[in-house]
Amino acid sequence: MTAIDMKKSLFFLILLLFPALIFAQTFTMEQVGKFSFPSELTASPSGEKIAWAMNEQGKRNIYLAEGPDFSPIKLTQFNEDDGQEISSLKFTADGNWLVFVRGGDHGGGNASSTVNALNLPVLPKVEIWKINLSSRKSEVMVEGDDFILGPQHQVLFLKGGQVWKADLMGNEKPTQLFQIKGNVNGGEFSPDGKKLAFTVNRGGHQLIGIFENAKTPIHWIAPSFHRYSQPKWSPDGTQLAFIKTQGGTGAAFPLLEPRHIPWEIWVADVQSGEGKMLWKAPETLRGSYRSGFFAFPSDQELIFESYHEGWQHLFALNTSTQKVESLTPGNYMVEQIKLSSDSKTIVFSGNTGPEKEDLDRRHIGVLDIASKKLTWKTSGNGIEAYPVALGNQGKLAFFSATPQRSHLVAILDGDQSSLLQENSIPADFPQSKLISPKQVSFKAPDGTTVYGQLFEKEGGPAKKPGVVFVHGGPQRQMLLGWSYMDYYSNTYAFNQYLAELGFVVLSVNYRLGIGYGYEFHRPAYGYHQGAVEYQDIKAAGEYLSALSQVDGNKIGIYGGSYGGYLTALALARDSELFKVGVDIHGVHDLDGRYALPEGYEVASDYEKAKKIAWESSPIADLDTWKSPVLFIHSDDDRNVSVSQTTDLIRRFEEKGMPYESVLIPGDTHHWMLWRNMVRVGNLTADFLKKHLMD
Ligand SMILES: CSCC[C@H](NC=O)C(=O)N[C@@H](C)C(=O)O
Repeated sequence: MTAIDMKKSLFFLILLLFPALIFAQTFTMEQVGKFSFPSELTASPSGEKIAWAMNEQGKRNIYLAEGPDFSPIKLTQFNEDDGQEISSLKFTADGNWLVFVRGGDHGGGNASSTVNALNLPVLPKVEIWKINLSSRKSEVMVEGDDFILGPQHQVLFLKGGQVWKADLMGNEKPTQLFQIKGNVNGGEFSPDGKKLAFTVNRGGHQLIGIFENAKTPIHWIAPSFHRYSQPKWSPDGTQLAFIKTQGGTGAAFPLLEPRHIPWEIWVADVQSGEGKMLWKAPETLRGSYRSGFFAFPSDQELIFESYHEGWQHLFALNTSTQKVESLTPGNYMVEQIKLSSDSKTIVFSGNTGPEKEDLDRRHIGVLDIASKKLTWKTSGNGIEAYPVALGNQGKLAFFSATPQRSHLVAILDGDQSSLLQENSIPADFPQSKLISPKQVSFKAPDGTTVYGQLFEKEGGPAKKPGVVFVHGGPQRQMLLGWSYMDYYSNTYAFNQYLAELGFVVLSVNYRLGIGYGYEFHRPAYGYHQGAVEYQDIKAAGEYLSALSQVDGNKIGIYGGSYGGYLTALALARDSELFKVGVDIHGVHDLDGRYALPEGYEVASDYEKAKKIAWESSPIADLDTWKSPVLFIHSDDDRNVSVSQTTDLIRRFEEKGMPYESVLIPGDTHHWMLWRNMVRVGNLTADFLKKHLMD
């Protein structure tokens, strides 16, 4: 027997004697937290260049890649984990500049408010930056956010609800483009660059105005007592299409009865300002308004997104015949929809494909507008998202991930696909040790099928503790691989780490989530109207505890934001099932969801609705909350106020109820510091281990 054979025999003997060694932890939260996260993928109009932002352990930088080889070039030097987000990355029309915003937190309210997660004595700023792609010099242009790029290197940005103009070349100081009453909240230049269509909110109504120059009065488009949004110019610049929704507040209808929210698609003659309705959404719940993709790719046709067929689909609307044609029929949703720079194709991601698991994935689709031909460009066990068309040669760029590898930029040219930045994956990122979560499903008490992803590392003890993970939103879908959202790439890493520690983790895609059709996404009596979705969480706990490989007496639960709300509800209502929990920036008091009615009119079911809102709140069931809990919240949270946890902790203390808590000063809802994300992952895992394993 050779020395090698002896070593192998000894190795296997040790493994036989000590099976725990097979099951031993092989990576840390910090190592799995080193996943890369790309965002803001954009292409130059010619399609020869792409750019994106890459978050590498909190260091967020911009990369450029130029065809035909698309070798990535790092354009910026932001080399600290400093919590400064990069957003709104765009090429100028000539492709010679990149413009972006650095700072703020664009994942929730008050997006343009500076983030000081490092708790510096001087607040960072939210600024608009530019990069000259010839010199590759990047520099601040102006303090601001919400910009649009205009002709002659104009950069328009919003400040205090007014439109300001900066000059990309820096030849002049920023000036206010025009003055107007109300809050301007969006705009789009005409194809010839000579006019700006903008939306201005004036309280109960929102108008569309056209600005031409400092001497010409604003020209209103079909002014009315309604709300106009998403103005889109026809290619020839003679028409303007827009979405029309109700104005004012209307009668005090019953609060607990789901109602259709009407919306219409209009087109107006720019010269006369006269408009006409082209399409009125079906007056069904599915036909209710929700903001979505809207484009005017040719003078005769609009493309819009609607749920009225029961799934988020695309439709074509002929501006002459007013005929509507379904472009993406089938039981799946489309999202991340983008028009190519030549307005000839539309690219998007969708949860469909040849495998049943594709329902919990995303693959890339391309629609040729002229022929209405839909082609699915990707399939398999990966997750592809946020596609952009590269010029008109049929090339695509998109984010690509697998169950093991987090998102990287991919280029698809014909049937040739190539990944960029694979060499950026840190050597100690445990890609080969990550598991592929399995698609599972179970029935809720009302018969609804609920999907989940089961994370389980092979081997180990016959019975393992289980953990239910509850996503936030709630309009989200967790997938069978790394998420295209940074927040859910964080929790995907948490779930991989928990499985590595020996937990069986069930990530539950409860109703109110997307990806499973209208009625699943928009059920009656959700959240403060009765928490109908909670039955899916309890069902998930029961499903997990019944698995043969799980110890049904050792079930924990954790979740963030809306997931924190449902975690708290589970611990308050079902402590005998959920033995421990970690509630990350959750919502606990829904009593304030109904403002006191103004004036005489009160909804007929106002008192009933208020009562249900209270009963749907975790704070209503504190007397049955017996399980240990860890609360985590940062105090610059713009999505869920830290007061939700501050108040709950005070109620715990008033009742003498035990709890553990960690407040993270300065960070936001989205763990802008990488080190805070890793810390929250470790805090969560350690608390669950303490109560379920040790
Ligand atoms: C209705 S409670 C607010 C929950 C929050 N939604 C938006 O900010 C949330 O869940 N945030 C993250 C986690 C998300 O949007 O998924």
